Amino acid sequence: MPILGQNQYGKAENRVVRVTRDGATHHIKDLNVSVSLSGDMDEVHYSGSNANVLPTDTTKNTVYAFAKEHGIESAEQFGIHLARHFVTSQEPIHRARVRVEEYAWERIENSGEGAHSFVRKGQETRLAQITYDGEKWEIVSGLKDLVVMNSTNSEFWGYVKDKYTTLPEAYDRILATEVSGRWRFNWTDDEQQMPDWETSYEQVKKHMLQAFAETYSLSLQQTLYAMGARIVDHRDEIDEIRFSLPNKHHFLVDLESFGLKNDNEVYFAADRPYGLIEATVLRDGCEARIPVDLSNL
Ligand SMILES: O=c1[nH]c(=O)c2[nH]c(=O)[nH]c2[nH]1
Repeated sequence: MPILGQNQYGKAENRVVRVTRDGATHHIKDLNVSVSLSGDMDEVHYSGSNANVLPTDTTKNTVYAFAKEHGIESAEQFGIHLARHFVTSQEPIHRARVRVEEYAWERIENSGEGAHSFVRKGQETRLAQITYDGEKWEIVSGLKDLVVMNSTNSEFWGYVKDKYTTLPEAYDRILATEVSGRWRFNWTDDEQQMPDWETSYEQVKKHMLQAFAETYSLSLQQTLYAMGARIVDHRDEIDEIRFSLPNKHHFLVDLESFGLKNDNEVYFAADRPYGLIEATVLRDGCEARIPVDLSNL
């Protein structure tokens, strides 16, 4: 009979976001946690007996429950808690390996109340498209991969409900997106009047982030418009801006079955499917020229 070699099992890539509310100042920990267990698992492989198998679904639940019960002080501390728990509470489990990826976030300086707005660390990708027909220039700049989050000041309710609608209304949700934006300059030919491209980019990004942070949001659509309007209002050199904003859904994890109350603290960060909100914001009287599908630009 062939012999079973090394084996392990568990739930991989549990995306957990923990919000700690210190009054109006929020702190976030954003982890991707993979649990792998091994021990007396010959029988499940040879005969299919699950008598020694703690379900991978349970390992997932444990990750979310521990995020609530113990908080997430650090990736290491969180992993230590989990690994110890599996090995000491389950006789057949002799070894636990917990791998953690942590996504780092920085605060967005917010002139409004509270501190609940974050931008994910790491540079966005800056973009530029230059077109010249021998007479006139068209300059479209942009960015992608700029990930932002508000841990409060976002609601979504009052929407159309048909027989397929199950979404519960939300009065305090996380709003997160990965900004992809393109903006068109009104400069066309006068070399003496050329915008300072570097300053313009920094200012557009600043206004974009501040509008995201300061808008009390009733929908991502409303936040998108606020971001675009703020840029058009503050930057005379720009006539048009188009955004493509995936709604990076964060679902509150139901911890009731474990006797734990989830007071908007522990979220499952889903990667797909996602809402996709896209729109152009124009200076009054200007024409839309940025293509609808930004992937071509
Ligand atoms: O901000 C949102 N806009 C929507 O159009 C929408 N639809 C949905 O299911 N959730 C959300 N959130």
